[in-house]
Amino acid sequence: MATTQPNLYSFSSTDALAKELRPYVLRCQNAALARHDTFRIAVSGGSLPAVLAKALLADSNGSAEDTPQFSKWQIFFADERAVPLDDKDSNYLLLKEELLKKIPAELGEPTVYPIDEKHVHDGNTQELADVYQEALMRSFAAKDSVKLPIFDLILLGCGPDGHTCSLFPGHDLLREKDAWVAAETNSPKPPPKRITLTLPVVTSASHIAFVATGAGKKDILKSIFDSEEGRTLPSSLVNHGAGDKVSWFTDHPAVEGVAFPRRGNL
Ligand SMILES: O=C1O[C@H](COP(=O)(O)O)[C@@H](O)[C@H](O)[C@H]1O
Repeated sequence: MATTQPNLYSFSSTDALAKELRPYVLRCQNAALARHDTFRIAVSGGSLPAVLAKALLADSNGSAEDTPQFSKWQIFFADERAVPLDDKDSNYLLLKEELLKKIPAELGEPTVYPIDEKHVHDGNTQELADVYQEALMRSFAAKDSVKLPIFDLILLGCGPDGHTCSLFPGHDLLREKDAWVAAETNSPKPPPKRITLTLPVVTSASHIAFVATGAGKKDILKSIFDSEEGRTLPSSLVNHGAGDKVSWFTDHPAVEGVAFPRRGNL
């Protein structure tokens, strides 16, 4: 359990949010490149890819610090639906349409780690999760030599029920301590079969950012930040496990009525 608090930022619009998300992500990139010459990031689906694209595809101010070095990015998925990669429900397809295919050639091409479709077709979601975990192990070192992979940055969404990744409220998966990637076969939100990073992997990341916008999120954000009952929600567990490594990028409608103190500056 972390002893520090998450950072809650709120902006007047999605455009204003994206403007601040960009230097945040690029600071994470630059620190990671200085540490190990690669930037390992996990991204979510839902509303996140569009905001991320708005942030990263904006014009650079020309400095090295403000330039995405995509050829050094390794992009994993915080969660993925067990569907083919060209299915409308695929988080990979969403990221591709919103961001990947719009990256100008001069910024380089990231290495992207989609799920192995073979195990979508054979319906074996556990195998799908295991194979994805092996891909993580190849990048971060074998599971028996490091306890947990440490992503440089994990970008998350928060559903109106407080779920994040494909970790849903009250589910046994929230207690997973060992696996890096787990299978969800009965998701309350369609599609039912998914894979997800586990909570220990999420909270071990160097930086974790949630993006949550719109009035549809205000009740759950109030619960997460202001109420005792909200403490067991998956998104709250990330806050409590990772403390000030967590930054929430919200817009004003999403935090209307939330008492938890906002931070003015990043
Ligand atoms: O099903 C999912 O939902 C969450 C939240 O989505 P949002 O549209 O409310 O931002 C998302 O983070 C996750 O990746 C996705 O699979």
